[in-house]
Amino acid sequence: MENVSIDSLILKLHDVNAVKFGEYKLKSGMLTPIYIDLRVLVSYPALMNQVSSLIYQRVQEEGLQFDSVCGVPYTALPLATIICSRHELPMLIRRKEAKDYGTKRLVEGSFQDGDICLIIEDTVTTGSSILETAEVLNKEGLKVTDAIVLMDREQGGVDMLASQGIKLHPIISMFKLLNVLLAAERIDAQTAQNVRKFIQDNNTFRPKENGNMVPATKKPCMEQNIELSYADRAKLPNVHPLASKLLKTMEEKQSNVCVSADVTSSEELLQLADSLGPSICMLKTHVDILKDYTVAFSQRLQALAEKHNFLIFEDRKFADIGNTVKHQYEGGLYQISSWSHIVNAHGVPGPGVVKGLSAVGKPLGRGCLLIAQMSSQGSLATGEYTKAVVSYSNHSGLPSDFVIGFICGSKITKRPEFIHMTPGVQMQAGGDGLGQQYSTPEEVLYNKGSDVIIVGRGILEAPDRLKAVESYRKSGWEAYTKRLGQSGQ
Ligand SMILES: O=c1ccn([C@@H]2O[C@H](COP(=O)(O)O)[C@@H](O)[C@H]2O)c(=O)[nH]1
Repeated sequence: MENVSIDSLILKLHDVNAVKFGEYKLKSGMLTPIYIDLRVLVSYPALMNQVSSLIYQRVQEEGLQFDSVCGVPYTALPLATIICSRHELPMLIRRKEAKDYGTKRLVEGSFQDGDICLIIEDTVTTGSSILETAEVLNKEGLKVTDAIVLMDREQGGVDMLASQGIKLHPIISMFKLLNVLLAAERIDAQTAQNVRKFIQDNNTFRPKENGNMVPATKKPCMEQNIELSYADRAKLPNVHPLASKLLKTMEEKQSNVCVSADVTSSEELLQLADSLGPSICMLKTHVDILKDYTVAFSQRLQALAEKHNFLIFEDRKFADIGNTVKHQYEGGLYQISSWSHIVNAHGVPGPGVVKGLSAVGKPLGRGCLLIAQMSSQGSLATGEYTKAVVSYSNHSGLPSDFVIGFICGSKITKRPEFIHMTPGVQMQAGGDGLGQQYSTPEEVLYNKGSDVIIVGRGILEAPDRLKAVESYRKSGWEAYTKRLGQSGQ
């Protein structure tokens, strides 16, 4: 099987005019500034083979179990055929119309009642074509649990299908495609920005309370979302188990406070963890400012996290190439991956930093927050940079891999599976004279739509730390419930 990189495939797709910029009409009637036309693939056999290889590679990576494969007619049909023929997998063909003679079957091929069928699709916008195919297969007694798509336009298809019990595994996301074309100077920054804005403003899926889907009307992205409670978000099908645990904890403890335990002695940190533990959902460390770190300290901290039900977040801000961050995360003096549930990373090195960390953290069930914005004055993490960092989070197309959310000043993605965490929080807005800028819990959680407030000196420098953490907990919870109330939940 040839080794194909996603970046080179994107450039090849652009070469053969499978990616077009201009004004085009989608199946739904919506006008779009970008059109993905993978029907042309049939004229490029080498490309067909490469796409098929990538799809099969993804099937293997995900360890998908199925009895047969069905390509959504018509563009994905030849792709499914190549994959099934190469790997000797049983294939099914879904007819668009039943014949009016012979067997009149809508699904051709041999199968048993209850067999699992994997769907293959070329491009997804709303997910409706995959759903139609799944419904036909279901009527024939087949089950559909997973679908693989080459190109996800990131307009709600993943969420819509998840709401119907189908996990979609995209290979290329729209934001990834734009980044690659921009980096290769195939498109200019303005075109990329126009398309990003279109995609963000035109999400086609909004979950209803009863789980049915409703088409989203064209509204600014913050307005498009129905606000889900932490508890509801914890139950979403694609949510990372660690994000789910955090959301549940937040709901149970009625706390969206992460205390930033920026102290230099292990004993003081452990004492903080024990006393503030009942009021917080998470405790953030900077392990490298401790003057007396020992393995025993990390074990005692883990025990306190268990006792008081909070997560540990080591604010290490990894920012090197994938191979180096792997070592930094796993080894060295601190062996961070062994005790910290969550770490964070800058996007500066590119998506390799996530890949490197994930190689260590994913098997351990750990999670990562990407630093998309910073609270400090003059931060360069803004605009296009922030968007690029967000796009690293669904590198694999799904939010459930390893990245569980972002360090940011406000809600920067519509996906409710992601957690937005904001540092630079105090009861009074202002600054610290060294560039730190503070916003209030109300501003961050209610106006800016973030999920977790990270509070350091607002608690640590208070005369009574316990009283202070409780007042942050109460005002944070009030701001969150006010936000929920506004959205009609
Ligand atoms: O953008 C960022 C990212 C991280 N931090 C960290 O959060 C705490 C904030 O402490 P305060 O005492 O509440 O200012 C600190 O550990 C920073 O390293 C941040 O402030 N801004």
